[in-house]
Amino acid sequence: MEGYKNASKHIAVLAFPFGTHAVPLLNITRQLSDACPDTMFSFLSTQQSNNSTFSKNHDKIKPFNVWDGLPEGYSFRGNPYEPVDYFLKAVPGSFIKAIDAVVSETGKPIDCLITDAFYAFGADIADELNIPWVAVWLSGPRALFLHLQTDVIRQHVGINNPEDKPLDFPEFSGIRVTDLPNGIASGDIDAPMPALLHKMGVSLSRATAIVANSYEELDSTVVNMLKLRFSMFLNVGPFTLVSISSSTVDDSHGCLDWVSKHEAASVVYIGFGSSITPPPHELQALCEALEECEFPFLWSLRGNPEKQLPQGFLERTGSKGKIVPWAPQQQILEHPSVGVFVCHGGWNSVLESIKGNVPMICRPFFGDQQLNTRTVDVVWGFGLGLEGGTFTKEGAKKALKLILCSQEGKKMREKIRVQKELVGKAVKPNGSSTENFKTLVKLVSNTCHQVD
Ligand SMILES: O=c1ccn([C@@H]2O[C@H](COP(=O)(O)OP(=O)(O)O[C@H]3O[C@H](CO)[C@@H](O)[C@H](O)[C@H]3O)[C@@H](O)[C@H]2O)c(=O)[nH]1
Repeated sequence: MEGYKNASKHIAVLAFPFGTHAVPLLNITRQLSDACPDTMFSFLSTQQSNNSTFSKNHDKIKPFNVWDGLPEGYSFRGNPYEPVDYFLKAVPGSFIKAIDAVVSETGKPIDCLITDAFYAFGADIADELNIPWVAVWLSGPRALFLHLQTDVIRQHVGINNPEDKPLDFPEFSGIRVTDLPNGIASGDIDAPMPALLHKMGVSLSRATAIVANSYEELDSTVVNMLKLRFSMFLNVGPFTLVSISSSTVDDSHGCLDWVSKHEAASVVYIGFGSSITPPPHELQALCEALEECEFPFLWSLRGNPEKQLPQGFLERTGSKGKIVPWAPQQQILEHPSVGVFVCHGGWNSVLESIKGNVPMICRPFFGDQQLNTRTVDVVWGFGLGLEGGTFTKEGAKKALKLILCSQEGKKMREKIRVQKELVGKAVKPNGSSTENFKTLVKLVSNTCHQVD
């Protein structure tokens, strides 16, 4: 790590260690590291997150572990929110302590703070250190805008109001109150995660810059509204597009070979992100739909498929389907044989679908997923939500056939192809994401004071 030790500027990056947050944040950090000579990056996340995120060493980026907040002897009891709540109880103290440790180990003060945008406390830490704060938003611009409007929305629609209606923002035509990310106007708004997001909405205007994992052309009206609210709002994404090279693809289960054996736009790819498995009755419904439709399918499914899927399903569909615990999703979606992506509407999945030119069927679970699903369906028109919002055999069959076999499906493919071209342009030299990235590099380079 000679590059790390010898650099004169020092940037601390604070990651949110759950869901798919640390990976794209590390991707943008790598890009910055490549573009900023003489700068070292200390990447702070939990040990578990760092272990899974840092697959290879980077000369100028060093991982540091921050306390996960778990009580001694804690064992996971099946509630996925529990570790998040413990972690959030420990911040910002855990991060402040870790930053102090990094500074004393390296002997170099921090020149600039980059954090997941979730961390409103980044503003206070940066003020205290008298350095700039760059907040990185890892979902779509719409979700960010709505979090900024939380208080206004609560005043207009109340909290946990059972009446559903269209949102009161003209730019959000087609989006209903029920599509709002959880915690804005529904659920336990005082729970740690909604409270964190509320604080974020209030504090983000203190950031020197907001950096987003999207591209300007995808949702330009909303992007323009965000530009008016912040002194610097930079779409520099998709982060994953720019930094993953084919040499880093892990295809130990032979997914790409398998996909290659099928006709163009014929394969159903199924994957629900980094942490979700649909409930058993929905898995059953999806399996029945796959069996009856007989489309070839590739499924990234965590856990033991024998235990989770209906009896005999694996044997009966062995010639048609392949089930793996992890798949190189980005590369699969870019394969011409893939015709539809059955997913949960996670933001990275939306971006990867666009890049791959593959229409989506979304079954959202939490956070921004319902908003993304509705936007993909009724605003952008290159995917579908399910009838009733969950998997039923008939609903899944209808959606699969519509996308793979109908004119309407062809139109969706055409709409997503337009976006694929736009995102391709955005990351080319002189493209919007590239130009915004240059602005970010300038900001980071100029604001870091030289340490002799
Ligand atoms: O077998 C697999 C499964 C997943 N992935 C990757 O994992 C990521 C999944 O990301 P995303 O689609 O965003 O889903 P989550 O992991 O669920 O992401 C969390 O973080 C996102 C960004 O804030 C939010 O949009 C989601 O709602 C939230 O659940 C993608 O890059 C996939 O390519 C693989 O490569 N192989």
